Amino acid sequence: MGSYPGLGEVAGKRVLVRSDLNVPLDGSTITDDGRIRASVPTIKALADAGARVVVTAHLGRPKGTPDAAYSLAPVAARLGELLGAPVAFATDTVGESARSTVAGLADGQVAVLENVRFNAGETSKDEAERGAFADELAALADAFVSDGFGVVHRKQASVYDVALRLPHTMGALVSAEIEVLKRLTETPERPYVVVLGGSKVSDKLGVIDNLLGKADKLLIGGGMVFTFLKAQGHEVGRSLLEDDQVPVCIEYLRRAEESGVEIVLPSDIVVDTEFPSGDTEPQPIVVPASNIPASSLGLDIGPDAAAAFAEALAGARTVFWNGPMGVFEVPAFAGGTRAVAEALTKIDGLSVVGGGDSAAAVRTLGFEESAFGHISTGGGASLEYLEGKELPGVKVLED
Ligand SMILES: Nc1ncnc2c1ncn2[C@@H]1O[C@H](COP(=O)(O)OP(=O)(O)O)[C@@H](O)[C@H]1O
Ligand SMILES: O=C(OP(=O)(O)O)[C@H](O)COP(=O)(O)O
Repeated sequence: MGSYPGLGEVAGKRVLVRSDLNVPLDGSTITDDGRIRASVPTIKALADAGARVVVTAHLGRPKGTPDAAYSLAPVAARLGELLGAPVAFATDTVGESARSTVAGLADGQVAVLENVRFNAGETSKDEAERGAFADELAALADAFVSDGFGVVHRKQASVYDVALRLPHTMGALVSAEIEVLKRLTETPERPYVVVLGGSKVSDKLGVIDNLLGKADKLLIGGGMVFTFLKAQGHEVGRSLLEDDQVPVCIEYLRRAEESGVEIVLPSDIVVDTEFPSGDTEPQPIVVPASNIPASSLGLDIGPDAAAAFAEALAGARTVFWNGPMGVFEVPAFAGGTRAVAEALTKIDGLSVVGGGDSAAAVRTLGFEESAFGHISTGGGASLEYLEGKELPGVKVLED
């Protein structure tokens, strides 16, 4: 017999755990298992308490229908290795395989359901469609533990709606993440510098609105850069660009100047004529940010920019960083990300790295996790928390 905080007795009960197992893959090889490792303590605590643990999670952004490239099968296998116990895998999320897999669990055993985003109901904006899918998920369990910090900003069936249908509690990972992020919102020591990059540009541009009132400096790298460069009147070739966000960036630049917040944009960019695919050797060229050739795309901040970012970070007492500075997965475009990571390791104060790829980047580039104050499993979720936004997946647990 055993209990889990917030749920009471769980022995013999089926407990659905929403984890964030969205890890980077190269084919079916997991290139960084940080998010799986971060999910283990909650899953293990439940299994040790005798629960029949049913893990639900997403991988990537499939389009609401099964897609073998986004199968969680390799992730389930890795979870089994980390737990040191077999993990059953259901080849669907709420269908026959899921039902029989869950029915076959003994007390203390763990199953992983196939990618929850193979079901259109998971991410639907239609409450009824999402609710109908959440009903099916909830039918697989007696209780729910929300432990996927990286998705608590998503109002999705397995994050939000399922909590309305089952006795629920917050998992250890979500609690721990919020504890650290609280320190950044309550009394950040100054100077407070935020570094933004990555490729989820439209998701994350909105965060800047709020950060302009909170941070002292904002360093912009990664795919974010090009919408800002365009806002400054520069051409960006074939780089990642959110054309409709250009007016928003113009407004951010104006407000930053008005309020004395420094927005630091890269002065140079590493470009290539093709997005790296593995088929051809990269041909990186450094160009001024104001002179990106029409045929090229920007894939990293340049060496001058990397040095300027490191200088802007020196002396900061609080730093939050989300989003790689470039396509760090390819060594030719990893220089900017490496320079920012290096600068963070020298911070005398609190440094937080947030986001699946950002966390993977610091580890795959060989940095020790202990060199950073905190490595968060959620990028978008951390940013929305820092913005002061209500996180649907947290709010629903409190109501
Ligand atoms: N200039 C760029 N153009 C295209 N993709 C980029 C660029 N810079 C970084 N990226 C990509 O951004 C991805 C990570 O973005 P994102 O998911 O927003 O970060 P996180 O997971 O840390 O929140 C990486 O796969 C990286 O290759
Ligand atoms: O990778 C994630 O977020 P992150 O890139 O903001 O860290 C989470 O797994 C959420 O994925 P989503 O942004 O496709 O909802």
